[in-house]
Amino acid sequence: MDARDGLLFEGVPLHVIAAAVGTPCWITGAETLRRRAKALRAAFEARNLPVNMHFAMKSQDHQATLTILRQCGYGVDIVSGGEMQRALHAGISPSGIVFSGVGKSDAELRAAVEHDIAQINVESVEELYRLDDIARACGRVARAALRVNPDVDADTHDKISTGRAGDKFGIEHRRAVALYGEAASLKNVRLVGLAVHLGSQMLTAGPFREGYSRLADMVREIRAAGHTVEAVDCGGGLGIRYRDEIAPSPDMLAGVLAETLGDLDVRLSIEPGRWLSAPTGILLTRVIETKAGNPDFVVLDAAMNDLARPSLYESWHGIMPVAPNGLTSLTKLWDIVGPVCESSDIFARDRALPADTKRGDLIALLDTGAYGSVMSSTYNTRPLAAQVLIDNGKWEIIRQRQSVAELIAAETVPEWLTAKDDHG
Ligand SMILES: Cc1ncc(COP(=O)(O)O)c(C=O)c1O
Ligand SMILES: N[C@@H](CCCC[NH3+])C(=O)O
Repeated sequence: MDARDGLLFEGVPLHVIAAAVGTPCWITGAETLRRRAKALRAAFEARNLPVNMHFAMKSQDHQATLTILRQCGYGVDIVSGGEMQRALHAGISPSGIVFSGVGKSDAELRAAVEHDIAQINVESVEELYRLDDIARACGRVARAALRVNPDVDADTHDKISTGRAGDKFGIEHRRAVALYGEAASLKNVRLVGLAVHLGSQMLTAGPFREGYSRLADMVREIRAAGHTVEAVDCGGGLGIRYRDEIAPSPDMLAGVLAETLGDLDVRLSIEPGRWLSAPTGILLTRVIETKAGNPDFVVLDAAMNDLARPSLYESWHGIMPVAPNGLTSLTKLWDIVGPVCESSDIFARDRALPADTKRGDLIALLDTGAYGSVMSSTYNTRPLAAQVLIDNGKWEIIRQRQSVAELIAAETVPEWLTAKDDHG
């Protein structure tokens, strides 16, 4: 890094982007994404374990992101009809789309059936029969998997655990084996296998091993009852290092899959989101004000409406000064907050930044590529921030900052209400 350039991301000085685009803005690094997509695939190839990759696009759903991953040979895991439209628009083949989600509407199921996507992960008995009805009405046979709730604690934040009994996701594992047999009589659903997703930001092998072993036992039981199981979808969940966590490597995941499901002669797939996308992203923001007191505050122009994770899950993100002279030292503890009118609009407490941090300084919030821009809202009439893609030293705006005029234009006031203006 050249000291005069300050903090670089994929070779581009962040202060250049800030000056041209304004802040706050999201920045995605294309090369980081490609590198991670290749590394994840390589971990399975190294074990001779063929695994289909379906990117959990809820973590980062921009058309550019999907285009890059399509070019890397990835399909997607979707959780809504909207995500299906986005994926198809990005040129992802229906044969690379898997549909998860605990509450798919009739219209969403119909669209999935009509597009003949690879697999619909059914999450309840009721949904299985509804899918059969919908597929019959379409004159199709839908390929589906039963998403199992294995009752495994993913050992992660309570709000991002999905595979414990009592979590809303999936079909109770004891019920799922019998249901698989019942489903054989359905004319318009063909069950191809099982699916599971245990939770997100998982950091150890234990819960993966426990969950996948349970699935392997179920595959054996279902086969022993005379049914065919072709595929097992292992979900996502691989965690990353945000702070000082000892993050698992893709090789750990590949090893656990090989050990638990590798000899079952099933088509394996995974649905990674965060591991691929989190480190590809930065939220670039500027200091609006510093406020002396106890504690001392740094007030940024980004807020919880942009990056919701810290206020929702008390999550930790690296926070780096982008000093154009490159000579900064982190010598003072600050509480780093946004301008939104909520006490929970806090990015970090007691975080070290330079003592001379001042209005106008640029700050980067790191590892915000997953569940960052996609979870933004317009709370406090704060329009959605711009997005920038960096690729091999080039950069371009890939989403313009939304305007307040656009927000207002989407709203209408009933005539019977405006009529009251005339009558006092
Ligand atoms: C069904 C399903 N698949 C995949 C994922 C992706 O998870 P992660 O981003 O932790 O890899 C999620 C999110 O937790 C999910 O609900
Ligand atoms: N939104 C969560 C992850 C949810 C995963 C979806 N099931 C996060 O930011 O960590």
